[in-house]
Amino acid sequence: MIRIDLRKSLLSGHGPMDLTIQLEIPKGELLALSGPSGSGKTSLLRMLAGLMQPESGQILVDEECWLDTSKKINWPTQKRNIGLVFQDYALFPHFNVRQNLAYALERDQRADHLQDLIEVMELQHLLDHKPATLSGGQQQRVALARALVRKPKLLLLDEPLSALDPEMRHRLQAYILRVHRTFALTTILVSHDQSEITRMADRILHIQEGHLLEDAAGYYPPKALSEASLQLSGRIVDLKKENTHYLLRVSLHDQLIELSVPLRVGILEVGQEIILEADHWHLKNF
Ligand SMILES: Nc1ncnc2c1ncn2[C@@H]1O[C@H](COP(=O)(O)OP(=O)(O)OP(=O)(O)O)[C@@H](O)[C@H]1O
Repeated sequence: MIRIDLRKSLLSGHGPMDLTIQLEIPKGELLALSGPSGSGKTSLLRMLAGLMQPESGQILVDEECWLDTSKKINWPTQKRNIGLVFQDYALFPHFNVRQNLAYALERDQRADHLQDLIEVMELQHLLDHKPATLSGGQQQRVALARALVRKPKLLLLDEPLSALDPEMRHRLQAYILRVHRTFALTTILVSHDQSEITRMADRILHIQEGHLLEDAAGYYPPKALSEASLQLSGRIVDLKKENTHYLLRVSLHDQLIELSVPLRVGILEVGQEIILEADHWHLKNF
């Protein structure tokens, strides 16, 4: 369990803003944070990473106390054991993929976990490539793998997919879910894409002007959607055809959801059972 209680005065374009966050994250959860630009999402991640100092607060991670301002405890970033991935890939340009990954190994760390990561992230054929020769999605896969080399207690993802086109985004979502589950990570994902976070997150929290909107419990997306993260199957109960896409109402397990699906998936009819891949549907009205 991760327990967070942080206060920080920020300076926004509209004047001072107090960031006040109290939050508990169970081990193994994928928590998504959403909220308008400037609401404090990145600042929260930076404080968790030890890259920004709060005025007061506590960060407890299992039995470890990373921060307690009342006791003057403040672990430096290197000691906190976090994995960080931002929008820009931040790989070393002169190192190839293998060297970028190996650089993250701790001095006495065995390389077998690295090998597992290479397999799970399907990087075998890219190991000798330099970052400049890789696509954005491939670079971000390497950045994600590198963030996981030291088996982090907390994986922080700050809009990691926002520079990628929709198809690459969907593929990377699948990789993130795969490593999150395979390595039983505790992950915080900041994203502006509502269908992305609904599809990926176990729990969603909204931040506005430095505060969590809900009491720290948050919102749990329909379980069926998280499980259907890569493939969705259900029965069409209502259908409207627009210029470029269908608006569908689909019964999925025991819930009704609304989706937008491009016309290119083929002819759809009410009553039909459908199976859709992740890059063929978007949630509506969320
Ligand atoms: N070190 C700092 N000291 C004071 N204020 C800061 C500091 N860093 C950022 N801020 C301000 O805090 C506010 C919140 O910024 P933050 O980057 O956390 O928002 P965000 O929700 O991540 O936004 P976005 O979605 O655009 O990335 C902004 O108005 C920013 O100018």
